[in-house]
Amino acid sequence: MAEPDAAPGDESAVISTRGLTKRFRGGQLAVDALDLSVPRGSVFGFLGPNGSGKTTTIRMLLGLIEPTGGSAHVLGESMPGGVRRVLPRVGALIEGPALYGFLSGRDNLLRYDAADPTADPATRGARVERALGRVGLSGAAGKKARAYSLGMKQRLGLAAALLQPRELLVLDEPTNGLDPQGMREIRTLVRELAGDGITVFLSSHLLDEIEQVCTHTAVMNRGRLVTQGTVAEMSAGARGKLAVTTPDPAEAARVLKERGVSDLVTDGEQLTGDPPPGDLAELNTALVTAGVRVRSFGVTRASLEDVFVSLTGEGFDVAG
Ligand SMILES: Nc1ncnc2c1ncn2[C@@H]1O[C@H](COP(=O)(O)OP(=O)(O)OP(=O)(O)O)[C@@H](O)[C@H]1O
Repeated sequence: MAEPDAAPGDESAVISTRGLTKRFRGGQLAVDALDLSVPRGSVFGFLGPNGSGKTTTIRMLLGLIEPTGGSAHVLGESMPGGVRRVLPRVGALIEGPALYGFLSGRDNLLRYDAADPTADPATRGARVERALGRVGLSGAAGKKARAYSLGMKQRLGLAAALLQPRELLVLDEPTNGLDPQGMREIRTLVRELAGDGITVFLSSHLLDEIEQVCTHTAVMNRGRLVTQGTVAEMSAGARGKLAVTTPDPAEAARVLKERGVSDLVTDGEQLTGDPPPGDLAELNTALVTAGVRVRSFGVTRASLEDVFVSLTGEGFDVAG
């Protein structure tokens, strides 16, 4: 298999956690015994509805808050103990970049670079130009940051995270608040960075985002891990929706219900539902035998949403 893979505890894991837990003062259990394994070279989508514990996990991984239980390793170092050694190897973008609006994009990066005691001032200009080029902002580098679109601001934040060579990028909801064009730009950039060999760990509450850019995913719900693995395996493991097109939808619905198709929805000539276990050819035969004229009959590929719903019995409520 060409996809990178790592079992829990595997040394090829860039991030690995065991029983990682955070209970906030006041009793809120935000992250509950999380076992996570992020393979080197993956684009790892940390997926979950709002409030499911993603940001809290990321803050623990970066050593910003202490876990109340379990352990976390990032790039082979225990966190938060190894934070000083780990953070220089990690680029992070959490809750939008802190930018000076009155400075140009370039000057913002020069400031970031100057704040890094390990950055050689003699090569600062070259580093900043390279980072601007990497995120496609060379042309707009002289504009004041306050004139940037949200997508450009996010790209500038990424450029700041990429001033130094990084092994791991941690992005918390990198497309939050962006318009579709801005989202596309960030997704393309993430793919390019992964193509350069950087492991990318990104959180999102958007199922289709994970499906579009990630090789691997872990799905969270109410602080707990629901499932993790490659996106391809996960979609293959769940059964998709049955979709039938017919000019006889009422009769078709009756037959399909009788044969165990659940959650049936009729929309004009299109019926969709959850197929029962067993051979779908039998269903098709039953329709035809009942005189239903079938224009198309098939099973759509399962989405991560189907996986989530089948594992939790809950809808994927993005409003949380
Ligand atoms: N400092 C805190 N004190 C108490 N509870 C908190 C704190 N931070 C987060 N929580 C709670 O922990 C739970 C998980 O929050 P978290 O921000 O990690 O979720 P999330 O998946 O990142 O969601 P979102 O996408 O909305 O940020 C939520 O119920 C939240 O209210």
